[in-house]
Amino acid sequence: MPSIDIAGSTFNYRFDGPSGASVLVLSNSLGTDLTMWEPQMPAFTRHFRVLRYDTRGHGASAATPGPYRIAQLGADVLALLDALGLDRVHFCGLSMGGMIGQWLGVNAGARLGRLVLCNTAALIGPAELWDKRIAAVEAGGMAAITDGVIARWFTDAFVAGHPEAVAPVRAVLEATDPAGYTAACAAVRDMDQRAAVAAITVPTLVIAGTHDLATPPADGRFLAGAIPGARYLELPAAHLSNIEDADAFTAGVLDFLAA
Ligand SMILES: O=C(O)CC1=CCC(=O)O1
Repeated sequence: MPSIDIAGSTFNYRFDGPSGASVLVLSNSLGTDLTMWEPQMPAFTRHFRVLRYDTRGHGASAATPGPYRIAQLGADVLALLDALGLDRVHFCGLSMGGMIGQWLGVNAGARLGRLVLCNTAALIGPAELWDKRIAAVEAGGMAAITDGVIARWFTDAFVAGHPEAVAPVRAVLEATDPAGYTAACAAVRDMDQRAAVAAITVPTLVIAGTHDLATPPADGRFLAGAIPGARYLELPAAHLSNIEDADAFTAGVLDFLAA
Protein backbone atom coordinates (compact mmCIF):
# COMPACT_ATOMS: atom_id res chain seq x y z
CA MET A 1 0.00 0.00 0.00
CA PRO A 2 1.30 3.49 -0.71
CA SER A 3 2.74 5.64 2.02
CA ILE A 4 3.21 9.40 1.95
CA ASP A 5 5.34 11.82 3.94
CA ILE A 6 3.21 14.75 5.08
CA ALA A 7 2.62 16.78 8.25
CA GLY A 8 5.95 15.69 9.70
CA SER A 9 5.14 11.98 9.56
CA THR A 10 4.49 9.00 7.28
CA PHE A 11 0.95 7.88 6.50
CA ASN A 12 -0.42 4.70 5.00
CA TYR A 13 -3.33 5.14 2.59
CA ARG A 14 -5.04 3.44 -0.31
CA PHE A 15 -7.52 4.23 -3.05
CA ASP A 16 -10.17 1.78 -4.26
CA GLY A 17 -12.96 2.28 -6.77
CA PRO A 18 -13.33 3.97 -10.15
CA SER A 19 -10.82 6.76 -10.78
CA GLY A 20 -13.38 9.21 -12.19
CA ALA A 21 -15.84 8.95 -9.30
CA SER A 22 -16.32 11.39 -6.40
CA VAL A 23 -13.92 10.71 -3.54
CA LEU A 24 -15.18 9.37 -0.21
CA VAL A 25 -12.63 9.48 2.64
CA LEU A 26 -13.00 6.92 5.47
CA SER A 27 -11.39 7.63 8.86
CA ASN A 28 -10.83 4.87 11.41
CA SER A 29 -11.59 4.68 15.13
CA LEU A 30 -9.15 4.44 18.04
CA GLY A 31 -7.22 1.15 17.99
CA THR A 32 -8.29 0.11 14.50
CA ASP A 33 -6.92 0.79 11.03
CA LEU A 34 -8.23 1.22 7.50
CA THR A 35 -9.26 -2.44 7.35
CA MET A 36 -12.18 -1.69 9.69
CA TRP A 37 -14.07 -0.50 6.59
CA GLU A 38 -13.86 -3.83 4.71
CA PRO A 39 -17.60 -4.58 5.17
CA GLN A 40 -18.45 -1.36 3.32
CA MET A 41 -15.91 -1.60 0.50
CA PRO A 42 -17.83 -3.70 -2.08
CA ALA A 43 -20.82 -1.32 -2.01
CA PHE A 44 -18.94 1.94 -1.49
CA THR A 45 -16.59 1.27 -4.42
CA ARG A 46 -19.56 0.76 -6.75
CA HIS A 47 -20.34 4.47 -6.31
CA PHE A 48 -17.18 6.22 -5.09
CA ARG A 49 -13.43 6.36 -5.33
CA VAL A 50 -12.74 5.48 -1.70
CA LEU A 51 -9.68 6.91 0.04
CA ARG A 52 -8.81 5.08 3.26
CA TYR A 53 -5.89 6.01 5.49
CA ASP A 54 -4.50 4.94 8.86
CA THR A 55 -4.75 7.71 11.43
CA ARG A 56 -1.46 8.92 12.92
CA GLY A 57 -0.15 6.31 15.37
CA HIS A 58 -2.38 3.55 13.95
CA GLY A 59 -1.97 0.70 11.48
CA ALA A 60 0.98 1.27 9.16
CA SER A 61 1.08 5.05 9.71
CA ALA A 62 3.95 6.20 11.91
CA ALA A 63 3.51 6.75 15.64
CA THR A 64 5.09 10.14 16.21
CA PRO A 65 5.51 11.20 19.84
CA GLY A 66 2.27 12.28 21.56
CA PRO A 67 0.04 13.48 22.96
CA TYR A 68 -1.95 14.13 19.80
CA ARG A 69 -4.78 16.64 19.39
CA ILE A 70 -7.96 16.23 17.33
CA ALA A 71 -7.00 19.46 15.49
CA GLN A 72 -3.68 17.83 14.58
CA LEU A 73 -5.41 14.70 13.29
CA GLY A 74 -7.76 16.93 11.27
CA ALA A 75 -4.81 18.86 9.85
CA ASP A 76 -3.30 15.49 8.85
CA VAL A 77 -6.38 14.85 6.68
CA LEU A 78 -6.09 18.27 5.03
CA ALA A 79 -2.39 17.65 4.35
CA LEU A 80 -3.26 14.27 2.81
CA LEU A 81 -5.94 15.83 0.59
CA ASP A 82 -3.54 18.59 -0.49
CA ALA A 83 -0.77 16.11 -1.28
CA LEU A 84 -3.14 13.93 -3.32
CA GLY A 85 -4.61 16.92 -5.17
CA LEU A 86 -8.12 16.47 -3.75
CA ASP A 87 -10.00 19.73 -3.43
CA ARG A 88 -13.36 18.46 -2.18
CA VAL A 89 -14.38 15.05 -0.77
CA HIS A 90 -17.12 13.34 1.18
CA PHE A 91 -15.88 12.32 4.64
CA CYS A 92 -17.10 9.47 6.85
CA GLY A 93 -15.44 8.84 10.22
CA LEU A 94 -16.30 6.54 13.11
CA SER A 95 -15.68 7.48 16.74
CA MET A 96 -12.22 9.14 16.72
CA GLY A 97 -12.71 9.38 12.93
CA GLY A 98 -16.00 11.18 13.62
CA MET A 99 -14.24 13.57 15.99
CA ILE A 100 -11.83 14.36 13.16
CA GLY A 101 -14.88 14.78 10.91
CA GLN A 102 -16.43 17.28 13.32
CA TRP A 103 -13.18 19.27 13.33
CA LEU A 104 -13.09 19.26 9.52
CA GLY A 105 -16.74 20.32 9.35
CA VAL A 106 -16.03 23.29 11.62
CA ASN A 107 -12.63 24.29 10.25
CA ALA A 108 -12.57 23.17 6.62
CA GLY A 109 -16.19 22.88 5.52
CA ALA A 110 -15.32 24.12 2.02
CA ARG A 111 -13.30 20.92 1.48
CA LEU A 112 -16.32 18.69 2.22
CA GLY A 113 -19.27 17.66 0.10
CA ARG A 114 -21.14 15.60 2.71
CA LEU A 115 -20.14 14.54 6.22
CA VAL A 116 -21.00 11.31 8.05
CA LEU A 117 -20.29 11.19 11.80
CA CYS A 118 -20.64 7.66 13.15
CA ASN A 119 -20.69 6.43 16.77
CA THR A 120 -19.00 9.58 17.95
CA ALA A 121 -19.36 12.43 20.41
CA ALA A 122 -18.48 16.10 20.73
CA LEU A 123 -17.13 15.36 24.23
CA ILE A 124 -16.17 11.88 25.42
CA GLY A 125 -15.48 11.53 29.09
CA PRO A 126 -14.68 11.01 31.79
CA ALA A 127 -11.03 12.08 31.58
CA GLU A 128 -10.13 9.67 34.41
CA LEU A 129 -11.24 6.71 32.26
CA TRP A 130 -8.79 7.77 29.56
CA ASP A 131 -6.02 8.40 32.10
CA LYS A 132 -6.57 4.89 33.48
CA ARG A 133 -6.55 3.37 30.01
CA ILE A 134 -3.34 5.20 29.09
CA ALA A 135 -1.70 4.06 32.35
CA ALA A 136 -2.81 0.46 31.76
CA VAL A 137 -1.28 0.40 28.26
CA GLU A 138 1.91 2.06 29.46
CA ALA A 139 2.23 -0.60 32.17
CA GLY A 140 1.03 -3.71 30.35
CA GLY A 141 0.89 -3.02 26.63
CA MET A 142 -2.19 -3.42 24.42
CA ALA A 143 -3.01 -6.82 25.95
CA ALA A 144 -3.92 -5.05 29.20
CA ILE A 145 -6.98 -3.40 27.65
CA THR A 146 -7.98 -5.62 24.72
CA ASP A 147 -10.79 -7.62 26.36
CA GLY A 148 -12.35 -4.54 27.95
CA VAL A 149 -12.23 -2.54 24.74
CA ILE A 150 -13.69 -5.36 22.62
CA ALA A 151 -16.58 -5.54 25.13
CA ARG A 152 -17.28 -1.85 24.41
CA TRP A 153 -17.05 -2.28 20.65
CA PHE A 154 -19.54 -5.11 20.16
CA THR A 155 -22.56 -6.58 21.93
CA ASP A 156 -22.01 -9.91 23.73
CA ALA A 157 -24.36 -11.55 21.23
CA PHE A 158 -22.32 -10.33 18.26
CA VAL A 159 -19.03 -11.47 19.83
CA ALA A 160 -20.53 -14.92 20.47
CA GLY A 161 -22.19 -15.22 17.08
CA HIS A 162 -19.60 -13.67 14.77
CA PRO A 163 -16.09 -14.71 15.81
CA GLU A 164 -14.95 -14.38 12.18
CA ALA A 165 -15.82 -10.65 12.23
CA VAL A 166 -14.40 -9.93 15.69
CA ALA A 167 -11.06 -11.79 15.33
CA PRO A 168 -9.47 -9.47 12.72
CA VAL A 169 -10.51 -6.35 14.65
CA ARG A 170 -9.03 -7.80 17.85
CA ALA A 171 -5.80 -8.63 15.99
CA VAL A 172 -5.46 -5.04 14.76
CA LEU A 173 -6.10 -3.66 18.26
CA GLU A 174 -3.47 -5.99 19.76
CA ALA A 175 -0.96 -5.00 17.06
CA THR A 176 -1.50 -1.23 17.46
CA ASP A 177 1.62 0.64 18.55
CA PRO A 178 1.09 1.40 22.27
CA ALA A 179 2.73 4.82 21.92
CA GLY A 180 0.47 5.79 19.01
CA TYR A 181 -2.58 4.43 20.81
CA THR A 182 -1.98 6.32 24.06
CA ALA A 183 -1.15 9.51 22.14
CA ALA A 184 -4.52 9.21 20.37
CA CYS A 185 -6.32 8.41 23.67
CA ALA A 186 -5.09 11.78 24.88
CA ALA A 187 -6.53 13.51 21.79
CA VAL A 188 -9.91 11.89 22.44
CA ARG A 189 -9.75 12.71 26.17
CA ASP A 190 -8.89 16.39 25.61
CA MET A 191 -11.47 17.12 22.90
CA ASP A 192 -14.54 19.29 23.50
CA GLN A 193 -16.33 20.33 20.29
CA ARG A 194 -19.79 20.85 21.88
CA ALA A 195 -19.96 24.56 21.13
CA ALA A 196 -18.04 24.46 17.86
CA VAL A 197 -20.20 21.95 15.96
CA ALA A 198 -23.10 24.41 15.64
CA ALA A 199 -20.97 26.15 12.97
CA ILE A 200 -21.04 23.11 10.65
CA THR A 201 -22.92 23.96 7.46
CA VAL A 202 -22.00 20.83 5.47
CA PRO A 203 -24.93 18.39 4.99
CA THR A 204 -24.36 15.89 7.81
CA LEU A 205 -25.59 12.43 8.78
CA VAL A 206 -25.10 11.28 12.37
CA ILE A 207 -25.17 7.51 13.00
CA ALA A 208 -25.49 6.07 16.52
CA GLY A 209 -25.74 2.58 17.98
CA THR A 210 -28.52 1.74 20.42
CA HIS A 211 -26.15 -0.50 22.45
CA ASP A 212 -23.08 1.73 22.18
CA LEU A 213 -21.57 2.19 25.67
CA ALA A 214 -18.62 4.31 24.46
CA THR A 215 -20.61 6.96 22.59
CA PRO A 216 -24.26 6.31 23.53
CA PRO A 217 -27.19 7.48 21.38
CA ALA A 218 -27.50 10.62 23.56
CA ASP A 219 -24.13 11.74 22.14
CA GLY A 220 -25.35 11.20 18.58
CA ARG A 221 -28.63 12.97 19.28
CA PHE A 222 -26.69 15.91 20.73
CA LEU A 223 -24.66 16.21 17.52
CA ALA A 224 -27.72 15.85 15.30
CA GLY A 225 -29.48 18.55 17.32
CA ALA A 226 -26.52 20.92 17.34
CA ILE A 227 -25.57 20.65 13.63
CA PRO A 228 -28.10 22.59 11.55
CA GLY A 229 -30.17 20.27 9.34
CA ALA A 230 -28.31 17.10 10.37
CA ARG A 231 -30.00 13.74 9.85
CA TYR A 232 -29.94 11.05 12.55
CA LEU A 233 -29.87 7.27 12.08
CA GLU A 234 -29.79 4.81 14.99
CA LEU A 235 -28.80 1.19 14.40
CA PRO A 236 -29.27 -1.82 16.73
CA ALA A 237 -25.54 -2.20 17.33
CA ALA A 238 -22.76 -1.31 19.76
CA HIS A 239 -19.77 0.94 18.99
CA LEU A 240 -18.41 -0.49 15.75
CA SER A 241 -21.82 -0.32 14.08
CA ASN A 242 -20.32 -0.50 10.60
CA ILE A 243 -19.24 -4.06 11.45
CA GLU A 244 -22.04 -5.18 13.78
CA ASP A 245 -24.86 -3.96 11.52
CA ALA A 246 -22.85 -3.68 8.33
CA ASP A 247 -25.63 -3.86 5.74
CA ALA A 248 -27.86 -1.24 7.40
CA PHE A 249 -24.84 0.99 8.01
CA THR A 250 -23.74 0.77 4.39
CA ALA A 251 -27.24 1.40 3.08
CA GLY A 252 -27.73 4.37 5.42
CA VAL A 253 -24.50 6.03 4.33
CA LEU A 254 -25.11 5.44 0.62
CA ASP A 255 -28.69 6.67 0.88
CA PHE A 256 -27.44 9.90 2.50
CA LEU A 257 -24.58 10.43 0.07
CA ALA A 258 -26.91 9.95 -2.90
CA ALA A 259 -29.56 12.36 -1.54
O1 LIG B 1 -12.12 2.46 22.39
C1 LIG B 1 -13.17 2.84 22.91
O2 LIG B 1 -13.45 2.58 24.07
C2 LIG B 1 -14.17 3.63 22.13
C3 LIG B 1 -13.60 4.75 21.38
C4 LIG B 1 -13.48 6.03 21.77
C5 LIG B 1 -12.90 6.82 20.72
C6 LIG B 1 -12.77 5.81 19.66
O3 LIG B 1 -12.37 6.00 18.52
O4 LIG B 1 -13.17 4.60 20.12
